[in-house]
Amino acid sequence: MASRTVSVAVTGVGLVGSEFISQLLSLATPNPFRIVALSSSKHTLFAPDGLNITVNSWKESLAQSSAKTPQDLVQDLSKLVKPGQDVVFVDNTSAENIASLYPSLLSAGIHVITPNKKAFSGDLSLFDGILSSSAKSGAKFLNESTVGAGLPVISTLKDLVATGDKVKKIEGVFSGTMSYIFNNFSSGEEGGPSFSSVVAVAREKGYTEPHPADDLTGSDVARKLSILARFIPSLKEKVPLPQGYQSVPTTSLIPAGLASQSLSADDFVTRLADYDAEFDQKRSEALKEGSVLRYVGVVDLEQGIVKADLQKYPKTHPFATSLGGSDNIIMFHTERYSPRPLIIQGAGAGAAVTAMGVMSDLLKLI
Ligand SMILES: NC(=O)C1=CN([C@@H]2O[C@H](COP(=O)(O)OP(=O)(O)OC[C@H]3O[C@@H](n4cnc5c(N)ncnc54)[C@H](OP(=O)(O)O)[C@@H]3O)[C@@H](O)[C@H]2O)C=CC1
Ligand SMILES: N[C@@H](CC=O)C(=O)O
Ligand code: NA
Repeated sequence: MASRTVSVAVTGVGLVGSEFISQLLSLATPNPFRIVALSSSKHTLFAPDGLNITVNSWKESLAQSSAKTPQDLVQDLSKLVKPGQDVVFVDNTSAENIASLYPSLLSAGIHVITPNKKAFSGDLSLFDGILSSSAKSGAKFLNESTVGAGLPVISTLKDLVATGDKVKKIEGVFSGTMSYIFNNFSSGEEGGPSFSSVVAVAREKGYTEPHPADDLTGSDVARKLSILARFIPSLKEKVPLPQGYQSVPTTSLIPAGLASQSLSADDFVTRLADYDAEFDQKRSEALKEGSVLRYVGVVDLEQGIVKADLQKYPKTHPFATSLGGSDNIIMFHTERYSPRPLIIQGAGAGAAVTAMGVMSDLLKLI
């Protein structure tokens, strides 16, 4: 594909989307990509021969543009697919309605790259639709940033499976938000910041989902576990996940008093402060046992278990001693990597590292 034209359409220009556009426009020249479309939920810029934008000008240009439905955009992009001309749709939203377009995009020969977990962790029929339309048209989908942000988690798993290794268990800390929260809230020392204050900082740092409740319910971790599970072919017989993340037993951290309320993200974080004492108590109980709290996930093929849970770990455990910031740690126990697992660790959330994962997927296409 080296001498081909690669047209890129970017949908979703929030934290990750904006950073992705900056990284794309800052590639060394000659830049192999041209951006043909940019869209938010209200505005769309489209130019089949490439948009005339810079890192400093695209926001204003987009704000002045009119709306286009995602379906119309798919039609416009389909017309650009020709021999020697690749088209890539980059979904930087967390929207279900955009995720549901992937089968039509792939059927039209448009590659899909995304950090959006929705299509890969929901109903199995959408995931199967993605696999079959990609197989039929030859268009690729890449979703490295859906697990561990830019960390090479999906690519490592695919390599293990493709080379014939047998995955026995994957376990670790899969949420940058939960990692940040508990690294700071439950550090193993007496006292410490309030739970609601560390949640607020995780949100300010861009680690949370657009609504932080999606992190605190554990759904974000459950989604990542179902994504990993779906890339292990032998798991389907062991642990069927027909509804994806909703089939994963998951411990929610949302206080009972807030669970039934549908609050805006701002109100949710404000109201969380009413429940700080409940979290203080959990922290003290762990500390009395010489432990810290960590939110972990596991896909265990031998035991047939997939679950996301808040657990206590001794202060000497690697989950207590080696994690900082938004670090994820993912341990692959396999036939080859045994008894010591293959371990991947590093920042697992934030715009820069997530956009890097999306960008590296794009570079893999060429
Ligand atoms: N932040 C992180 O650390 C990580 C994020 N991710 C994933 O990356 C994705 C983006 O996250 P993030 O950038 O933090 O979220 P943001 O909320 O900052 O950005 C999402 C953007 O999507 C836009 N959007 C929503 N619905 C639509 C739609 N139907 N059509 C077009 N645009 C739409 C929203 O803008 P508007 O409504 O104004 O149009 C918003 O700007 C999510 O799927 C998230 O799970 C993955 C790994 C790590
Ligand atoms: N909200 C998520 C973002 C990355 O997937 C997290 O905290 O891990
Ligand atoms: Na990743």
